[in-house]
Amino acid sequence: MTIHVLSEAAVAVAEKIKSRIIVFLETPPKEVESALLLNTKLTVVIVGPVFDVRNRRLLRLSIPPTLDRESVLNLVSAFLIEQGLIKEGESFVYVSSSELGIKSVKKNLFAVNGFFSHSQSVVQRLLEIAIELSIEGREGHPIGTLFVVGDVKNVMKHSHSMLPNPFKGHKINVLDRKSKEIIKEFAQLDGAFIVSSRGRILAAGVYLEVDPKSLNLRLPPGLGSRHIAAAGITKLTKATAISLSESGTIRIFKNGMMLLEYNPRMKY
Ligand SMILES: Nc1ncnc2c1ncn2[C@@H]1O[C@H](COP(=O)(O)OP(=O)(O)OP(=O)(O)O)[C@@H](O)[C@H]1O
Repeated sequence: MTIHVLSEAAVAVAEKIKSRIIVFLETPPKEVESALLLNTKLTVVIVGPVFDVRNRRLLRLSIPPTLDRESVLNLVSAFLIEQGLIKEGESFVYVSSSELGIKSVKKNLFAVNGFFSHSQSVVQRLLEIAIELSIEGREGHPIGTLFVVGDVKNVMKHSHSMLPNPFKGHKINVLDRKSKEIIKEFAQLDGAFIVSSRGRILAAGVYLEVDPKSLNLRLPPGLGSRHIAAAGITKLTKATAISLSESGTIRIFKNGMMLLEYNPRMKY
């Protein structure tokens, strides 16, 4: 029942702050959705398991559900900017079953056009783990790591193991919530995780053989060898790479380009 009351209040708040956008942080009951859509001035965004932006008045966005509230709202902001629904400095109203709030949009993370529609569940899951690792670190220390997802055969051709593979013979999948602690533990190793497109971790402690000179990568200045390897492997293969820098910044690369840059440790 609360969500009914809160969504009615959300309309009043949206009018007051001259916003057209109401974001549900969880899927509302159908009747709440329909009632809001009767108001033709509003655009409704639902954060849930599905991605669908064909209906421009009711957009569905899938982002990792267990992220902290700040990160969810930052990713929603990036999505609204990417969709051309909101500009920096404007605000939207958000509702969950227990709260109602206003988020003013700052350009606090970088996402290229199409990022949200293309990031499938394995990449999303690793983004979620990277965000947790960025915020929590490991045993009190910040850590960096690198995940390479998909096109495993080709990725292997451009890499070698730096240590005996701890995942050999184990069926550990990143989509399985129980795997998170294991991933976090092995994230402390040097090198990259190799993950299949279905989410199975095939190896950790892998060195990527990438020669940046021959690849003509266009990257922001100042990135070190982990990030050059991440971008480079995605240019050499069809893989996606998710890097976490010791500074806490998460980056996602595909086709040698950076698709997303976000530091959940920074308060904007
Ligand atoms: N080619 C590579 N393949 C796999 N892992 C790599 C590669 N190059 C670097 N790394 C990993 O990245 C770690 C950090 O390296 P470096 O400091 O040069 O990178 P960086 O991009 O500046 O990362 P950070 O921002 O976290 O410092 C290394 O200790 C190693 O574990």
